[in-house]
Amino acid sequence: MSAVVSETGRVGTQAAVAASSLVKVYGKGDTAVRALGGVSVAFQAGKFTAIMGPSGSGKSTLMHCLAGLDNVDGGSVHIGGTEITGLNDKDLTKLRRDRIGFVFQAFNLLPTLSAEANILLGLELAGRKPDKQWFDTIVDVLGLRDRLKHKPSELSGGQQQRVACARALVARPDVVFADEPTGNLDSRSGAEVLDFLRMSVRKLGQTVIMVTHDPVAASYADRVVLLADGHLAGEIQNPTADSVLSALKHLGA
Ligand SMILES: Nc1ncnc2c1ncn2[C@@H]1O[C@H](COP(=O)(O)OP(=O)(O)OP(=O)(O)O)[C@@H](O)[C@H]1O
Repeated sequence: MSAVVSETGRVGTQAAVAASSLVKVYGKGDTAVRALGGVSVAFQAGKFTAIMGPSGSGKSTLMHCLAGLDNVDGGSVHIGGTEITGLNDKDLTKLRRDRIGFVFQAFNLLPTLSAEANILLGLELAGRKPDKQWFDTIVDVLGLRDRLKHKPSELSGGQQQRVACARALVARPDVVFADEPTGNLDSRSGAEVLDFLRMSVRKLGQTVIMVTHDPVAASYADRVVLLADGHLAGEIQNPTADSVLSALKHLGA
């Protein structure tokens, strides 16, 4: 694999995350649901990819399997060159902590901690020291400098999600998984978060994979991967809200 060097000099193999023939089945016997029916897909380092598809098409399942949050029933997942399928719980927890950032729809911040403590908690639990310059970069880019001492309840939804973005990026993960990151935000706050995710890719060399229902949110990505019925159903490079909408209509979403 050839190396990709970002503007910040971050070097990675081309596929930050790759799934091969991924199968996930929920339940057993007559009630079994084949949520992923053999999905092979690679996510290039230094790119922003959106996963889209009709309700029930397997988006969340794919993200959970890619991030090692759920076991798979067949196939494999590699993150940054490490096969995560087959790792024991301890190694998987460590890999998630060290190499993956998460942004969830519901922010998931600890209410008793300040914004700064929330951002740094993961590193602290891992016994790692923050890189001060990197911390300052993301705090300033996210416009959180004057909010660092505030508790989540003292922040707007958009500010809370920006704290969650900073928390996801502070350890410079191999990949950030964002699950409907704008689902609880008004359109202006959502646009700010999406702008930041895109900027973290373009300027800071990060890799972001986002599940979304929203064609406008998907249009911030470099590429959209489409799922239908647990299978890959196509992809769109340099998507626009219109091209995504028409692809989804084609899939019957
Ligand atoms: N824990 C579970 N137990 C049983 N079936 C499940 C479970 N989680 C998901 N499924 C089923 O697997 C299929 C894929 O679900 P998944 O949540 O991945 O789809 P999705 O594309 O993310 O849907 P949505 O857009 O509605 O969030 C669906 O048929 C769903 O009902």
